[in-house]
Amino acid sequence: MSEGDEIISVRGLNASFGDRQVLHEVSFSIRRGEITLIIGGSGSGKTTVLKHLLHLYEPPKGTVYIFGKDIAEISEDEQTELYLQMGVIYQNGALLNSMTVMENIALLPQQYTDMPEELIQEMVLMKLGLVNLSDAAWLYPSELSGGMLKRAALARAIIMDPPLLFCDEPGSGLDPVSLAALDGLILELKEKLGMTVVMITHEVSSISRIADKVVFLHEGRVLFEGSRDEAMNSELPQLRDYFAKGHGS
Ligand SMILES: Nc1ncnc2c1ncn2[C@@H]1O[C@H](COP(=O)(O)OP(=O)(O)OP(=O)(O)O)[C@@H](O)[C@H]1O
Repeated sequence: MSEGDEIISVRGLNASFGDRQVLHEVSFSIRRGEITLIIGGSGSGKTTVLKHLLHLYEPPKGTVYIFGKDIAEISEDEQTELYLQMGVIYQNGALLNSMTVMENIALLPQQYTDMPEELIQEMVLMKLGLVNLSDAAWLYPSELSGGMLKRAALARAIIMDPPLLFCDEPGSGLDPVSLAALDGLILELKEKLGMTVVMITHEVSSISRIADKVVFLHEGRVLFEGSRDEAMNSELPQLRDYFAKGHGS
């Protein structure tokens, strides 16, 4: 693959909270059309890395390039444009309880576009079809199961057809069957829509199911970056230990 296929590049990223440095010279890259899983034990820095990719933090040192641009250097307009190209599912990214699933998912296009309401509704129904939730459009979040809520959150994240999807532990709290179904949907998004996916996960079972690439963080450092097979066959003691513990699989 050529360098042009690199959609995100993180170079020498440090991060601290107060006196405590939690990321140390983190570097890795994400290629277009691939599913990259960021794995690592609790507190290894996965969510902090994701927040830097979303430019929610300013790095004291290091650079995040997305679509070839340093995200710390882009204008406010470019930033808004970039946000519209990134779908995000947060770990506890629940839907708003006072709104139906349809209303929740319609929020983003209502806020950021001047599309007519009928078109937005059509878009929402299409996305709900994609995540097998067509019948849930007029239900309230409290009427959905855990797996359905995650799929609704996925539909909301992809409503604007973003080329890039970030997911922070989308499978947390799901039973193995619902987790496999969610992984299957994410794989479909890659295969049918060509989406690039960056996912933080604790689920070792997801690695064999969907990962093209794995980035392993340990105590704020990238100890491994490579393909799924390279990860599975790695002799790196910390990675073997991580797999042996089975983290949630
Ligand atoms: N807002 C914050 N203030 C202070 N320390 C923080 C903050 N956010 C994270 N940390 C610390 O930074 C380190 C990395 O946290 P982070 O949440 O990125 O890890 P993680 O790998 O995502 O963990 P988990 O899998 O448990 O979600 C941890 O030691 C955490 O305690």
